[in-house]
Amino acid sequence: MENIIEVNSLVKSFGDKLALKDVDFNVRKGETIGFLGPSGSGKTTTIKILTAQLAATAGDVRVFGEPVHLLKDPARMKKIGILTDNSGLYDRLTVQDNLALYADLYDVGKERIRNVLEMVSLTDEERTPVKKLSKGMKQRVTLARAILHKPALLFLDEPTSALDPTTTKHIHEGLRELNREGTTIFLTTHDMNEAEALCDRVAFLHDGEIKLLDTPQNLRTMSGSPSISLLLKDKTTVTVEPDESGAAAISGYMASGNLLTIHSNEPTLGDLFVQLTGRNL
Ligand SMILES: Nc1ncnc2c1ncn2[C@@H]1O[C@H](COP(=O)(O)OP(=O)(O)OP(=O)(O)O)[C@@H](O)[C@H]1O
Repeated sequence: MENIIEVNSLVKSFGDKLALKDVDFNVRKGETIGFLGPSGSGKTTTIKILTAQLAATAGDVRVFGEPVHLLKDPARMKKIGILTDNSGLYDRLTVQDNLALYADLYDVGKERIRNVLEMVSLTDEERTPVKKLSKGMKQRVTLARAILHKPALLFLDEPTSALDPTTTKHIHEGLRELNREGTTIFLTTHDMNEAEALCDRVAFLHDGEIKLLDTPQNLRTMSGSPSISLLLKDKTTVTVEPDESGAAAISGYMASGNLLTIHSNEPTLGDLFVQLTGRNL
């Protein structure tokens, strides 16, 4: 399958600080890939290099099959969308006018503005100046701007970090839809639930290195079989292993009418991250 992003032996240093150490990965067309890592692991640095906002210290980075620095060309820039913290919104203009400017720039019909505002749940704020919006609302305007032109490739740096769970869920649905329509998505997050909800593959980034890169399902099974918790009628909890001894215990509690609930303790991506790196997300 065609690779949209190809990264080989990528190194980035800031003075004597090594932010990325020999990073390799590819992103296939149509994929949603997530970089999951704690603060300082190198997520933003990766996105900035992939979008030609920062130059690599060493290594080969290709986007759409071409060296990444060519993305500075406006015609190529139109194929990508970027959400990072440096929003570049016009504070005194309304939400609608901010997006109208970009619609002109990208040759997009104004009717699309309504669609993206619905996706980010901001239709009520259409006529509000950006300076009157909360941090989370501004983040959503920036997201709306990034997807206005249905880019072939979308970069999202912590897209829902300032948002409440309901808005986050709604935005996740919108991003999945955009992906179904053909947009390849590269996102960073420190939220394992977000990585699971959106990503076909997830990279664990720690101290500037990719520790693992696989599907969320494969990653979860790497941390071993889930144990099983039984809640008994006397409100005590018993944990058993998913093997013959566990089956015998469960059957015993059931036969005696003592069992209230059975709960499988699936390992989370966060558990595996801690196992691998000794650090919480
Ligand atoms: N302009 C810079 N100058 C010096 N060091 C930098 C610069 N930008 C990033 N770093 C360092 O590089 C490392 C990776 O930073 P980066 O911002 O990529 O991490 P991150 O995973 O995005 O963190 P966060 O989740 O807090 O945004 C950190 O140690 C950071 O201090």
